[in-house]
Amino acid sequence: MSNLSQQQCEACSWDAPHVTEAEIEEYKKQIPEWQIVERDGIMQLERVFKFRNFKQALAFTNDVGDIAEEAGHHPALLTEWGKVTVTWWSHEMKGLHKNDFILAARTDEVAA
Ligand SMILES: C[C@H](O)[C@H](O)[C@H]1CNC2=NC(N)=NC(=O)C2=N1
Repeated sequence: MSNLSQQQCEACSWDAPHVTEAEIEEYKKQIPEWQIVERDGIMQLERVFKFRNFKQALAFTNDVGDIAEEAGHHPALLTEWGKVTVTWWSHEMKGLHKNDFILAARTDEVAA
């Protein structure tokens, strides 16, 4: 499969297809550091990124904000001293869409 981060996000509405178990297994190979979590019945992708201080954590937060704005698809971001928790899911469809895996892969590139 081609590199997730290079793929185009699709417009995802409330009735867009959720990723299947097989797709999750395939996509997860490219973003192994991310965890699948379920909150209030909603599947989400989450990873904690560590930094030396708050300033670096905040800079990373803004970089992730930039890729979100570019894609029109946005994460939850918890910015703390030395770490940022990034959580991706598709709000309108209340679950995981391929877009969330694409943006998780792009998030890893921003952190690199
Ligand atoms: C109107 C606006 O484009 C929509 O609310 C977008 C914004 N960003 C979004 N981000 C995410 N993760 N899920 C959405 O459903 C979503 N919808």
